[in-house]
Amino acid sequence: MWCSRMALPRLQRIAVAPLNAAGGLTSKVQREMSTLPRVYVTRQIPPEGLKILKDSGQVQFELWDSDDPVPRKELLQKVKGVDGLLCVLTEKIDAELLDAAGPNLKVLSTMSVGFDHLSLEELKKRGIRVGYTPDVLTDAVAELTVALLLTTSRRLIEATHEAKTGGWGTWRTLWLCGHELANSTVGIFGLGRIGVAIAERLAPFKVKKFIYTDMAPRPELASAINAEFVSFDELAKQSDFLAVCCALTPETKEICNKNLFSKMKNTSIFINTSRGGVVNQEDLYEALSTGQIAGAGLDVTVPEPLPTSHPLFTLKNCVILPHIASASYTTRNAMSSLAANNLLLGLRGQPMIKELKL
Ligand SMILES: O=C(O)C(=O)CO
Repeated sequence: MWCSRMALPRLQRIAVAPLNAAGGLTSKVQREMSTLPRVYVTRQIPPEGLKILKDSGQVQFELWDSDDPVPRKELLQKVKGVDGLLCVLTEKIDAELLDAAGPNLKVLSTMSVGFDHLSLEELKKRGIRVGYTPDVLTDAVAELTVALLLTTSRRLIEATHEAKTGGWGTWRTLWLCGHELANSTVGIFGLGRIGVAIAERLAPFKVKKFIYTDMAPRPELASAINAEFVSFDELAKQSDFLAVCCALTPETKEICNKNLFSKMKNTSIFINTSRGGVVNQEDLYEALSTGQIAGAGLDVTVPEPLPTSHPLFTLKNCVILPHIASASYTTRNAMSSLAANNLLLGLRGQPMIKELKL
């Protein structure tokens, strides 16, 4: 599907049904189909989820058949009168969109674990049920977080650049030295499934101690990785590596700011694979450029994409990825399947596999 970005978006209306002799739908089937719930899918989703929707015979759906987001104006038109909506994290689901959709909309299914793009208050007010896709992406996100942490702490991007561009003169005693995980303290900000999965993967690197902070201690999760609950300040002070794994909420917005960075060691590495909005990027730039902290690895930024002219891109000690933490074929297909199943279950009035409590 390499050409999908080039192709003009096509709208698909898909339903599986018997055909008449002329290859068209029989009028009985047409009548039956027109009574099926109407669903709008805001993006090309990976094939496994699409197949579930097609094979269900339970919905008639239109798809924004593109790898790029549906323009807002188009989206506002397309959602009119739908019963269900399957979206991805680039769609802002707010009062304007819900008003445009109207009272038929009963179920929203987002192909994401994060839900900061959804106005939960507006959804709740309208009695719209919401499905999301936790768990299925935990392994992929944890894996990528470890990769980003090592890439940042061992300066791999700088190193390959030097090797390719003639900077590799000879073996030097302190050239391209970084910081190692062995005997380190790893701090996790926001301990959930992903934080635990990251710690499990880091433990074999001989990490000395795991610490975490959250709204409250989470002993069941923490015991799996032998992590100690500490205050936010202690997390900043003690962590050699600090991984942000919290959701973006009004409480966590820009919580990683100069207050945090100023308490961190100047040998510490900051990693964020949650949401860019939890970081004050000006403060992060300041901390990195003045040597307040040693490095940062970011899979998420504000905005996304981060403009190539952004000052953070000028820093050697900042590694920036284009929001790829869950980007494995297996995981994206699992997210797509879960989102499709959540939608269908919700439309049948049954409990979803993963439903947000509003
Ligand atoms: O599912 C999410 O919330 C993501 O950020 C995708 O990686």
